[in-house]
Amino acid sequence: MKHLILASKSPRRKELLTQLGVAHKAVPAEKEERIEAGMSPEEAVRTLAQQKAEEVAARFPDALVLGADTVVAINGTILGKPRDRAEAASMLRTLSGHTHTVYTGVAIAENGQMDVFVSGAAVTFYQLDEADISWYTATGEPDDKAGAYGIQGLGAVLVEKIEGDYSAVVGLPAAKVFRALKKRGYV
Ligand SMILES: Cc1cn([C@H]2C[C@H](O)[C@@H](COP(=O)(O)OP(=O)(O)OP(=O)(O)O)O2)c(=O)[nH]c1=O
Repeated sequence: MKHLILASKSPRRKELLTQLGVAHKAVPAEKEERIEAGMSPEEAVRTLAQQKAEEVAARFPDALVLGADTVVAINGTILGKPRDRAEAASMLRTLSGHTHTVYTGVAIAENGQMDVFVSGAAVTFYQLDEADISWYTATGEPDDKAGAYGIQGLGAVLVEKIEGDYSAVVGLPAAKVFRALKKRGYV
């Protein structure tokens, strides 16, 4: 069987894949991926996941390569990872008291073929005041996360309700990935 490579530097994705009992190696894509203007969030995560898988697959043509990307979407705006804590605070203000959607795209490259799918969830935040926002940004947890929060960490206290695929919010849709890998004989 081919080696499985996770085209990611994300510790969450590695952990989720490890939880599935799937042996793999992580090799992050090196290029800075880009969202083009006018793309829907679903298109954006599909494209970005594909870019990551393609780049790593070019280096390891004999492996099965899995890339993923996560964004938060609210009122037609796509939120990626915050550039700094001020932007993290501004993202949290946008999410406060509202429902947003989190999308994770997954691309699996094998034998020059690409299988791409998207999973997601609707997440409703409690109303946050400035004290909540400065407390949470000061923890540093938002720094490397799309939408400036991590539902699996302290960010859990911001969330009133979630409907959909929880693991897609964390960064890798476990059930869909498991099924895709099972189909290919990896589990
Ligand atoms: C909304 C949300 C995002 N996130 C994370 C998942 C992703 O790691 C990150 C989104 O950034 P991505 O650009 O999808 O991924 P990455 O740069 O961290 O890793 P790589 O490109 O190497 O695979 O936000 C959480 O951990 N919890 C959450 O609740």
